[in-house]
Amino acid sequence: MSQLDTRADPLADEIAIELVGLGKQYGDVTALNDVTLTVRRGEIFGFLGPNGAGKSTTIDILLDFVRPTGGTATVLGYDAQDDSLAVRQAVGVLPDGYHLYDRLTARQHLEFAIASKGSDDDPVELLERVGIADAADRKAGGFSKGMKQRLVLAMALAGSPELLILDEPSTGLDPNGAREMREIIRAERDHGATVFFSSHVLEQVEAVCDRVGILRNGKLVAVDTIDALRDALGTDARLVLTVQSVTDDVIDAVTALPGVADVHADSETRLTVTCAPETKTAVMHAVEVAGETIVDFDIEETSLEEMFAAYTTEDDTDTSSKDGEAEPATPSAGGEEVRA
Ligand SMILES: Nc1ncnc2c1ncn2[C@@H]1O[C@H](COP(=O)(O)OP(=O)(O)OP(=O)(O)O)[C@@H](O)[C@H]1O
Repeated sequence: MSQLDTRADPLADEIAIELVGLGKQYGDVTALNDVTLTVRRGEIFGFLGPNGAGKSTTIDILLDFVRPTGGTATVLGYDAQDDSLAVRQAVGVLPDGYHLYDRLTARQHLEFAIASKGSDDDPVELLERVGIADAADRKAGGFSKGMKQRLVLAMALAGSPELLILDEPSTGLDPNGAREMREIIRAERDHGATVFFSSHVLEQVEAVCDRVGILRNGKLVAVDTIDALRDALGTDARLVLTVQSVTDDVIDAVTALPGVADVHADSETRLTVTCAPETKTAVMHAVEVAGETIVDFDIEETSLEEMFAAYTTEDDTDTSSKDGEAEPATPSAGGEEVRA
């Protein structure tokens, strides 16, 4: 830390974003309710939640566009309210409702963004990173929605920010654009940046995020990897096995295993087993011990949609905060739910 460094937190080099007991009331509307969350440096963190859950409000507080009514938000070690200028200097932002100047070219937008970050980036190199270098000298007014989105992302990358905050970055992008967005996000993380982004596009989140936080009615209801959240739901997986021959011995051996809910012989060579996710390996082992060779297998997990619904629509009675810490609770779905 330099002498001018106003960061108070000694863990500022490890933590990118820290929310402690964050709350926001709009009159009678509780937009955020006692949210406690830590995003580590170097991770890609997905912020999920249905409409009105509080995602934009959180991002607006991080950037000091909105003041919280409770708790604190720290960004790269800076208090989001007291040190908002330092935060904006260090962070690259793709906001929800961005504004571009129709009469300015992409290059001019980049020159402005680069100057405001005090950096010496090459505008065209940044436009290349988002795939619109060909349009460097075209006016933004004529851009498609996807091109505008890429231009704003290029502006967010100016000055190689330590943290990228992206509000719904896939909006307006076609499937190719969404894939390129994922590649850009990964590349920025590989260069050492932390990426915090909100999204409704669950596939996008699963494909790219190290961890996710799920908001529901202003409360943080789960924080973990997608795999861990899915496993924690405890919903059965379906294991489809192709073997040389489905014998009675195989069916009996698999049926006898704890955690197996159903065994069905689809044909002489195909067996479908419905079982707890952690039982899959035991099923395959039992088939082999019963003398069969597994030729092929396929696992059908809980879909992302099912998982999202389980975390965002279930009974809300057991999520009240006792101490403001994000600590494991026991959701009815069985996940690593946090009281926030
Ligand atoms: N300026 C405001 N005045 C009053 N209520 C507001 C204001 N901004 C947000 N809210 C309310 O706060 C809650 C959270 O809104 P927020 O925009 O943060 O949700 P979100 O998760 O970003 O939703 P979406 O996915 O639809 O963008 C909602 O109930 C919303 O109506």
